[in-house]
Amino acid sequence: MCSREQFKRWPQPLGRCSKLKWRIFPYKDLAKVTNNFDQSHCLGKRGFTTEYYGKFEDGCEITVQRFKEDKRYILQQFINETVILNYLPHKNIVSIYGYASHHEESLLVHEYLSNGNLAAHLQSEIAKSSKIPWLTRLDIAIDTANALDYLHYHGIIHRNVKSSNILLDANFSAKVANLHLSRKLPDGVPVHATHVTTDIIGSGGYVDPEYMTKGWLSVKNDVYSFGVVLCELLSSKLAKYWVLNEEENLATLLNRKIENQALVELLDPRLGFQSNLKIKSMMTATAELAALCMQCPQDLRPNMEHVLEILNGIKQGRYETNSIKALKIFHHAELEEATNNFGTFVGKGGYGSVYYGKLQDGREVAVKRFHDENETEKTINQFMKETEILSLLHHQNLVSLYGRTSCHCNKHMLVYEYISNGTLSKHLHESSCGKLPWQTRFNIAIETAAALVFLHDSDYVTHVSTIPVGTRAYIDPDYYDSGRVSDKSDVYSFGVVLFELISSNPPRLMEGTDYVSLAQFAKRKILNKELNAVVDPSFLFGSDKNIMEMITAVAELAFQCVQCPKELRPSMKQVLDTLEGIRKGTWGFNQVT
Ligand SMILES: Nc1ncnc2c1ncn2[C@@H]1O[C@H](COP(=O)(O)OP(=O)(O)OP(=O)(O)O)[C@@H](O)[C@H]1O
Repeated sequence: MCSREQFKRWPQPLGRCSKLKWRIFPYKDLAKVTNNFDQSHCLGKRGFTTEYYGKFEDGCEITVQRFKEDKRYILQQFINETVILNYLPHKNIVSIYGYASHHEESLLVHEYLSNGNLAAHLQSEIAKSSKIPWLTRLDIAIDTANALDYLHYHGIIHRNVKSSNILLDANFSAKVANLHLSRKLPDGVPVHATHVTTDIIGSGGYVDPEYMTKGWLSVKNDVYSFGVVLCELLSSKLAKYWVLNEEENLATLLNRKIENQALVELLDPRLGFQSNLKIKSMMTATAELAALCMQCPQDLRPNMEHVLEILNGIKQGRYETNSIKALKIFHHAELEEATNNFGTFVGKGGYGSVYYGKLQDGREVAVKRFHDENETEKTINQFMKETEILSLLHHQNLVSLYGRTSCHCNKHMLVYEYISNGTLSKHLHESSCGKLPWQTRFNIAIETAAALVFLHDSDYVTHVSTIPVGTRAYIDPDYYDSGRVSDKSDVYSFGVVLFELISSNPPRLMEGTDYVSLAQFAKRKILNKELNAVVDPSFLFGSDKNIMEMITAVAELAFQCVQCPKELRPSMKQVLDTLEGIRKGTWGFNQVT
């Protein structure tokens, strides 16, 4: 289970009554504030409870839920299992103040929210013309996802997520209500595990088909129901009013509409998507997310932390759910299992250690575990930002990021595609590896340049950094001195790699009794017209004229890449074009610009 430290990450309790602690209320007090549970205080009947409004003399408003006599065991179970929530309040979960017992009757007392429940708003919209605008709906979805993520983190499955259990305060902030049907997973049981149960609870139209038919209880049941709520927010139509033919459910209908490019038929036209492209993109991405949430089998669904991340991305204008969905949030236990308890060490970098692993679906992965000293708030925020960016970037020459661990977990890890042949550095500089032929080296140069051009063309890559990061011998001196990073800093580092490919020397080497950087060494030699001192001797003696011409042209290009000031360097696009030209033989030594 989680530590006290981790709780700090969650929002603090809000609301005027939050000072009230979970307690047993005298029945007579509740009778008094609800005017003896009279009709004028009745908020409504639902399932096996009736709700009443009450107001204490100090102005604190409450809702009292009276349970039918034969259902009081449900409340008792809830109190026993979930009472811990009282000590961990959340701004998007209706606060529970306490309960009362009177003869055979049981009552639950909780926070009152003046704007009622989401279902009532959506339903009344059909009759009236009032509507909740799209952006408010998106915020309601975010608030709800936030609450469910919190519950799941604490091992609690809500089991009855639906729009009538989402309450709205005066500002239309949403709070999840009616947790009395929730189930707390036993301590020590991983939150991502699935259990088989015969105790099926939920509301028609919202229940996960796998829970309903196979009894598979897991946090993914709530994810399914949340997908249904998203459909309701998009369409202003409650689940029970969707017209479905026999073999169809909401998920298949939604997928069919997305595939046939007929999604607009499901969207509420009053939300303004026809005249506002931004709203249309947001609603389309939200519909795609709803479809993801309702996938079967359960494993295919994102977890709530991931859903929340996607929704925040949609709100910020990043609509690419297709690429975001590729990023998975792994549980620590899952990675422990995949890496055989971090048993196969692959290598160590500046930020963490890398371990080999194999996921359940057979994919081989490299799991990078951050060093403890890097686990500061700032690096974690940076980590979150970078994973968001990386998840959007896909290129055949970029190592794919498959996912990361939850940000609630106190060990931060990144899960990458495993590259079986290790690093270029190993092949160039370790004696155990055979010598890489020139043509292979040249192809590696072109593929690396292609990846960098792709990165530099991407809008997601930012150029703000105060502390130079990287390995000293590869770092652009301009960047090192000024702290201002630019595309040209990568061009410099790439130039160093080109010199490594030509010379087989490491980025820092001994010259006499001193260490010098390969870039400085090679630049000096080329200026002195001693190119041969930079080229691997085996290429000098064993290569034909064509290869020597190529190597000479690449050396000239590398020279330009490591020039200072940075304005003298070519862009990565020019570097790639030049390399392509060298490959085709259309670039001679003098033609490199
Ligand atoms: N996706 C991967 N597949 C296979 N091996 C990998 C993978 N990623 C990293 N490694 C191995 O793990 C080592 C450490 O990698 P890591 O990315 O942490 O650091 P680095 O790239 O060496 O340095 P830095 O921290 O400066 O980026 C690498 O040198 C490499 O041998």
